[in-house]
Amino acid sequence: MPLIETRRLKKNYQLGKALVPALRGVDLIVEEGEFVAVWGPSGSGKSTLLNLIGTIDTPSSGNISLKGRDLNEFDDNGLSELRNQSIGFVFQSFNLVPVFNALENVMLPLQIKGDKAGSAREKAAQRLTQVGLSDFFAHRPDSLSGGQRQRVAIARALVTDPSLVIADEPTANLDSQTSAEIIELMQKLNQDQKTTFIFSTHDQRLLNRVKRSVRLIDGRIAQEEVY
Ligand SMILES: Nc1ncnc2c1ncn2[C@@H]1O[C@H](COP(=O)(O)OP(=O)(O)OP(=O)(O)O)[C@@H](O)[C@H]1O
Repeated sequence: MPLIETRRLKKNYQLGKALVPALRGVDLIVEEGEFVAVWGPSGSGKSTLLNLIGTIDTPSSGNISLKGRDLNEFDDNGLSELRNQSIGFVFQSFNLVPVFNALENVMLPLQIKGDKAGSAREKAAQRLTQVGLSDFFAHRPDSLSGGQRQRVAIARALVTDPSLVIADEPTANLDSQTSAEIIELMQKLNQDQKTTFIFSTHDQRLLNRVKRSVRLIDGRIAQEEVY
């Protein structure tokens, strides 16, 4: 059974009186353990697709299944529970809490889940070490570089052991060398622990680093490459 399957997925946004078709029928299957890049020009629907798969928005029509369960069958509470248990997010603007240090930022999803501070601290420390930040636990985001901030965000996304990590343009605010390092880090984590990653990018140079890329144009899959 695939981890994710979308069928005839459509999303329209209402913009004043106009209806903007952001996704026009996307059929996509992602197996457990895959590392998939979604790429395409600005406005092609990348964020919309990732938001739908991440359950932070709902489709206008069509279906998404996660581990065989149709998301249309969940109510809002069910969706947030599923999201908290199964999905980690990485954003282009890092979205770290500025007054918390790196360790506290990574502990946060565990504490929201109700973990005790000691256990949350231990797991967060392991994750930060895994992303190469063992010397930066006490640093606040404003004293870290962009690449280091994104590493903290990746550690935070992984700390709850999700089945899927969704990263929407994780390298958009990084220089090309740091972008390549962040993609390499995500790939290593994907290989080491089989977490499935889906990330979006408009940077074609990153694509020769990934096994599978899905190209969106005008809300449709235009091309799929598997290397
Ligand atoms: N909340 C919204 N209201 C109205 N239109 C929207 C909304 N969100 C996205 N759109 C439109 O839907 C289309 C797809 O947008 P989306 O953000 O998914 O594309 P994208 O490929 O992620 O673009 P970018 O690379 O610029 O982030 C675009 O035409 C966009 O203007």
